[in-house]
Amino acid sequence: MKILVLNCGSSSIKYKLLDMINKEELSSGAVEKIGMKGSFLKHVRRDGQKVLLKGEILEHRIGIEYILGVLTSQKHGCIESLEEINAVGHRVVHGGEKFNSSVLITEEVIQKITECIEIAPLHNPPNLAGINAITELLPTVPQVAVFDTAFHQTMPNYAYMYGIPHSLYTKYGIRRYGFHGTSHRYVSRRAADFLGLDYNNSRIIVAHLGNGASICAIKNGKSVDTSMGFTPIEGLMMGTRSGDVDLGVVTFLMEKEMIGSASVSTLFNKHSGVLGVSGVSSDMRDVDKAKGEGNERARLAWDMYEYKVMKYISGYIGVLNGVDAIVFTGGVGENQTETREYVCKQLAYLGVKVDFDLNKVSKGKEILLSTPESAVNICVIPTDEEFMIASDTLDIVQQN
Ligand SMILES: Nc1ncnc2c1ncn2[C@@H]1O[C@H](COP(=O)(O)OP(=O)(O)O)[C@@H](O)[C@H]1O
Ligand SMILES: CC(=O)OP(=O)(O)O
Ligand SMILES: [Mg+2]
Repeated sequence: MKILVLNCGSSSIKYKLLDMINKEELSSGAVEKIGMKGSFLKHVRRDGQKVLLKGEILEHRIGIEYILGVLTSQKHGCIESLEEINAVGHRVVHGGEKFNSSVLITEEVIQKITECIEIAPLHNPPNLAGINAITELLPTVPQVAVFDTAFHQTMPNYAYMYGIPHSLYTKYGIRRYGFHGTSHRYVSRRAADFLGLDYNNSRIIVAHLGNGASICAIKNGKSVDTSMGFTPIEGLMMGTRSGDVDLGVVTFLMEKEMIGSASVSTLFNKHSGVLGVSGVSSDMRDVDKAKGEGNERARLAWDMYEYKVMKYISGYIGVLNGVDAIVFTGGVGENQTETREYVCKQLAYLGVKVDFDLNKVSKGKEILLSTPESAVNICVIPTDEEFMIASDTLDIVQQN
């Protein structure tokens, strides 16, 4: 059973082809700069060799044609024909209140995802473009949608509602939805297995710290709160997103700078966060280097970043009435050892005890960092959203 996983963003398509019988990744890659100058496909072959193919990739359908082409190419491919692809799983960012689990894609599902465009204008259109392209190019292959929001549909209303007139919820669906659900679900379940906890009777906090970042409180296997909200801007400070900001700042800026909603959205989504504060980069590795060279704004961005992570984790310990495990994941969570050290030191009052020497050398792999005396398990579980999407796709295709 070979499953192609697609994650279509506004100007990129990430893909992975997985053999779900042998649980093997056959190849992966990404099309980048779709519709821009200098678009290309970066492909990782089954033998690990990387290939770069330049081309004029004007839209998602052409990007997907490139992907299907390279997967079946004699030189770089890993399958002989497209008939070997048994199903396609798509990451769909926003399912609103319409979806609380992954689903087989039908006309009705496409219609509902289309209706969610109103609340996710940046994310759902490229996701739909991917679905439509596969419908055209592989018309007989079943497709499954896996939503970022679905896992968080178990949040109680007092956690997901905003303190604004209730009519705005009924009229427009304005509420907190949360994102990265596929990652939070995968990582929390994996952590429970890894630590020998009963998932259905556990309190787990997952810190998904990547380019986008969010924290999730999971009680008995269900998300009860998460830091992202109506859109993926709320919560932590991220690579280029601001995270929580006083709304007064937005209205002040709109007046002072005479800017409209599109500019505000770009400002807070693309020019803020670690990039905006440091003026160096959105990538923590660059910020780390600049901080080491004495760059004060890089230092500030770093301090703000980890302070906010600690604040959310601390809040969620209250939400869960205690915590059995705190799990770090995502590019930063898996590799940035200083942030983990800072958070754990701040939580020492709870009885958190960590092997800091082990923490310093642990990067990108599953590991228990807390010592046996620790009151809370602290661990790193690398996320694998693509595997989770493929696994849901397999389950759903086998049921139908
Ligand atoms: N060795 C490292 N040390 C610190 N940060 C790292 C390291 N490796 C990756 N990162 C951070 O991880 C971020 C990307 O995380 P990732 O989870 O891959 O992002 P995405 O949300 O795009 O999937 C980078 O921007 C970088 O800041
Ligand atoms: C929804 C979201 O924030 O996704 P990403 O982390 O991929 O930007
Ligand atoms: Mg990632």
